[in-house]
Amino acid sequence: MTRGQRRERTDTSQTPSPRLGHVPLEFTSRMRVSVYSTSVHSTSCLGAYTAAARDARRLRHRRLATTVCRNKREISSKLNLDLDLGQVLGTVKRNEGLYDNLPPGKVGLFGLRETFAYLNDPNKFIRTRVEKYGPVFKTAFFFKPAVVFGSPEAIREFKDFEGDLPADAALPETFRELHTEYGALRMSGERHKATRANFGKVLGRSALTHYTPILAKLTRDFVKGELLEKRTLQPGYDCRQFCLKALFQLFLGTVPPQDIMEKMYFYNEGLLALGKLSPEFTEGKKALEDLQEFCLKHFRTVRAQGKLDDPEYFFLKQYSQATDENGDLFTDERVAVTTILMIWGAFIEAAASMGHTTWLLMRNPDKAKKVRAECRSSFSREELDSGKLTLDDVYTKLTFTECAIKEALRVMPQTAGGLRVNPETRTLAGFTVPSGYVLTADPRIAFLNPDFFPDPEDYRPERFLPAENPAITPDNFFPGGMGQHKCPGISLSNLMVSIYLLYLYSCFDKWEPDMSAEEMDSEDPQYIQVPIVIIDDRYQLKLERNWQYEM
Ligand code: HEM
Repeated sequence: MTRGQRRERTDTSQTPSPRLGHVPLEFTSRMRVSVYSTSVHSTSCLGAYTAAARDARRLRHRRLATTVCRNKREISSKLNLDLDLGQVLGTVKRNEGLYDNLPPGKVGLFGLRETFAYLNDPNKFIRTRVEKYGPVFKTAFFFKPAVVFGSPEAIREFKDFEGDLPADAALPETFRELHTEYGALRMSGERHKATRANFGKVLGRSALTHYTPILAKLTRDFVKGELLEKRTLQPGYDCRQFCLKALFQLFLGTVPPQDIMEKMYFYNEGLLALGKLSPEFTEGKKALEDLQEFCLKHFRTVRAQGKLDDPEYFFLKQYSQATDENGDLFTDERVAVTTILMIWGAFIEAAASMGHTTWLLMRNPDKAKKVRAECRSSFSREELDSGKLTLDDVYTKLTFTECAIKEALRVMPQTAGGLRVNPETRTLAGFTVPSGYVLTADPRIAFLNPDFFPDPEDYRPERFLPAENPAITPDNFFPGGMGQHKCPGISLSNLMVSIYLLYLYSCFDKWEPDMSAEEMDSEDPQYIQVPIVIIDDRYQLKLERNWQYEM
């Protein structure tokens, strides 16, 4: 899976999104029809190869004919020649002449061009290819040939055999090493099953019931303390820092010193470093060792002091009793690493979701009005001040708010789907998928299907009210992936965002881009794109306090 978040990147770019508030509409109705009504492009393999060779010949002629011309257009046709040659050579190298009916799209020779285009702007990458090739296409993810899909037919078929597919080999090398042998994303079979059984104890309903008042107090202090004082919010930076602290508190029972917390950013950066020789990878590895040392020492101290039954150590208590596939207790080292992996898995995802929902509500004032009204009518001032909220109350009272969060996850997808390796040549949605290809059910494709999400580019939380759209199912709305490695933490993330909105609306009426801030040069945010789409740190909102509604 492509997860984590770089600490800082200067090459942020505008995410060309579907219509989000006033951002221009990019999906046309033509595309909606063509993309989802035809799933099989029946080009035979030989035909595909011949067509590629013909294209190359045609381009070579064009190149010869234009050697005297020096304008931009001709230079770009030369670049196209290289691109198509790469595709032809790649087809030969991978022996794809043997296969019939490969999905449309390009892999190239080593997958460089596709990989870098993806890293530059994943959501745009997916949208443009869906528009061009349909909801099943081939490309390269992290230099590996991949088939990416999101049509209902492909999803249905994929679910039948996904359980047998290995995930480990599909992950980038740096990720595999830093995710460690204890990382669930690398596991399969019995070992993975045992690991997931433990997730249920720390991310299931009874765990969320336990976490709710803790989260409420942490969020109250963040909003009523920090945000109320400065009256501004950097949805990227502030939410990320808050989530990091909150998740350390929730899972480790303490917030480490700032320099240890910061290691999480280095670790994160190392996971998706471009190679093991890169400085990011070395730093990431060192950061993991430091984090591990801190968590291990803390866990052993809490246990030695007999405090594991204290409420703040709920997570550690569960893991102190966790067993592996052989029934053996987790080692202390594994408990420490698991804690780090869980905090890492959660904090940027939850922060991205907070930021996107905050921004989308600002851009859609009619939806914001409904969320605000719901938040303000659901809990008394005493309940908010004391932080004594219950999970049941949050679930039953903040239903529209939850829809607003889910719709933000759909309109502004923050992650790709999980990556699996296809071990044998097979057919998927009528296409041939050669062995060795990465297979990925991509939520971003399914989220754009107008059969399930009419006017998919619109931010419309109502569509998640069950009575409004019974057609939404886990087969078309799967922000946390699907199958064996499906995210076990989406409910925790949604809970964190609900509580955050509850407190935000209890203090503030609305917000707007803070154009007085030094680094703001546009009313719209830029985004860090990979591996999780999140609003860039520099973007800042001015919060407008509501004086009538005193919390
Ligand atoms: C909106 C927020 C989140 C999104 C969009 C998200 C997305 C994902 C995705 C796409 C996967 C990979 C699924 C696959 O390989 O098929 C995943 C796995 C995972 N996520 Fe999340 N996630 C979110 C929040 C969280 C939170 C809060 C946690 C809490 C600890 C968490 C923990 C995990 C874990 C442990 C896995 C690995 C599961 C396995 O390998 O069996 N995630 N997530």
